[in-house]
Amino acid sequence: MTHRTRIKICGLTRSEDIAAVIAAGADAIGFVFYPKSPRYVTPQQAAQLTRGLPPFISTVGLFVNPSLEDIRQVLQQAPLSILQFHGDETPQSCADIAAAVNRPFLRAARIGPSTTSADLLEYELAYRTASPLFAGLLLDTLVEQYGGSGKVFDWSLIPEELAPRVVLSGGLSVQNATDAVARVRPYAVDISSGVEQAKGIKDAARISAFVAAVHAADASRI
Ligand SMILES: O=C(O)c1ccccc1NCC(=O)[C@H](O)[C@H](O)COP(=O)(O)O
Repeated sequence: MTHRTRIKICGLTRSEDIAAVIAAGADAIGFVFYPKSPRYVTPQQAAQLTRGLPPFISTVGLFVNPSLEDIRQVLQQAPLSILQFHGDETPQSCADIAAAVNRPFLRAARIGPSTTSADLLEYELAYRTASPLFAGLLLDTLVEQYGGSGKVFDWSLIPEELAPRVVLSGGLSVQNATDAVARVRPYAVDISSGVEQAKGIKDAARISAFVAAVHAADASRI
């Protein structure tokens, strides 16, 4: 049986884009709760955007160094299924927040020029050990400012044993999706700027082409 690579589209701000994500057959939608981001949505907007979602679509809330109170405020209004920590959160702070709100969490590992494969294994172990709610690493490219950067990192750094449980992100696009899935074989992929017309404004045709490219890579996998 072939593996079905799960697909998350991040940085959604408009209901028509969410409709396009669902129509294309992606699995998860991401909301950015980082006020400095051009893709920021308020808890009220997220509540509106998640109303009437079909079952089995995961809703991921992306945070950068949040307090527990920040997360509680969002969860009071928007039904997030998973948290994504994208800042400098320690294993203990992720574990404490996730336990307090009883949600699984993804931890972004931001990969820069000096990151090694051993660093990634160590990083994953630290978060996995800290919490039973740790759901996996989301591998992203380190850039100076936080944000969907559209930049790719060196995929050969991903340890083989980690690949089947990571979410691969950072500079994915319609053009490189098939190659990324074929080479890395991740659990899931995550994209933001590669399916955008402008920051926070998605493009339905690119979303659909990206999902098709990932599914095509799955179908040709032996
Ligand atoms: O999207 C943002 O504005 C953002 C702000 C703060 C931290 C992270 C942010 N985005 C991360 C993502 O959207 C994705 O998880 C990932 O980096 C993919 O981005 P891209 O390279 O644009 O596909």
